[in-house]
Amino acid sequence: MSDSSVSNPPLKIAILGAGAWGSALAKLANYNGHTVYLWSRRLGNSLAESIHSIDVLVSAISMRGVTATIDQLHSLKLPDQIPIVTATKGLDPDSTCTPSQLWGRGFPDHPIVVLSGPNLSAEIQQGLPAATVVASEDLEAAKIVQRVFASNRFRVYTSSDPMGTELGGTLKNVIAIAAGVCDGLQLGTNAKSALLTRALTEIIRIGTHLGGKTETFFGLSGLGDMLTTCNSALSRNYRVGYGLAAGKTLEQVLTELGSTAEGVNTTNVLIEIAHRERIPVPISWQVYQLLNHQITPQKAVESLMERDLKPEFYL
Ligand SMILES: NC(=O)C1=CN([C@@H]2O[C@H](COP(=O)(O)OP(=O)(O)OC[C@H]3O[C@@H](n4cnc5c(N)ncnc54)[C@H](O)[C@@H]3O)[C@@H](O)[C@H]2O)C=CC1
Ligand SMILES: O=C(CO)COP(=O)(O)O
Repeated sequence: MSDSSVSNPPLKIAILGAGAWGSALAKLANYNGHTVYLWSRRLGNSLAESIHSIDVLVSAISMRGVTATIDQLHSLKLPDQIPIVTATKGLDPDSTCTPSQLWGRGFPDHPIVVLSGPNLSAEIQQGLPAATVVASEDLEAAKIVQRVFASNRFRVYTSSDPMGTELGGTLKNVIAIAAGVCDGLQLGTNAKSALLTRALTEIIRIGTHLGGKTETFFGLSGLGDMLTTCNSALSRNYRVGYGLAAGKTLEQVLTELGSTAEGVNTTNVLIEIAHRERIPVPISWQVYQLLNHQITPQKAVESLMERDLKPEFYL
């Protein structure tokens, strides 16, 4: 049996961002026999050369670098109509847009594909089995990206709901911080299940308001990614919450982490959106206050437990 279970003509893929996720995605594409050009500011290689005559562009840049990278690409010649894949899980603080919205505005003639799922990069680097979702309004583009990454170690599903797929992966980072607090305070399994179940309701409330489909949030990129990120010490966002519960300051935790924890910025942008759109997000609100030094972890738990009583579901 060949290394890869999927045989496809080799393509030229540029992956922007050589951090934890970009490097893992490069390994998956290499495994399938594609030629990968990994570009990063830190590597100092040429962006123009990296995108020359490529078939697919993948962005695995952290949120704070997305706009600058789009601007930089504008001055270069991207091959016509190739799919642009965004794997970033964040929200832009200036516009409150998702990365796929920024890429769509920047490159309106290219199909935009969101790649998101329960994908801790350290496990993928080890070759452990995992699954993900590639979502686009352009199904043919999603299928091209599916074939780029799918193998006997990485199962890739297509979806026609890019917004729901992207928001599931983005909003669960806020909840992963809360989950880290829950475990750090040793609140028990009942509390953790209650937190994650109510958090899913919260994600669906805001996610559907912003255009995602309800069923997507029950899938791999929603519930699936929430379960992974909220239950693993490999998750940087989980570790932020865990560190705060141990009495560390946010600054201390982020310094120790030395890597991207998108949930911190996402919480601030999410609360801005929730206030603007008048959408209740009680768990994310406690995370916001905690990150902004307005509340202790213990007080955040008390506030959630003492909220007004209500039915679980509104019919
Ligand atoms: N690590 C993981 O397990 C996964 C990460 N992600 C998402 O992928 C994105 C990247 O995460 P990681 O690779 O883990 O982070 P990382 O911190 O390891 O790497 C970040 C990358 O972004 C680049 N970057 C940062 N600012 C930039 C700027 N101003 N201009 C150009 N490039 C810039 C860095 O050079 C680096 O290549 C995040 O949005 C994260 O949520 C998604 C799935 C899994
Ligand atoms: O998105 C991820 C797993 O799917 C990675 O989570 P962290 O960014 O919290 O490490």
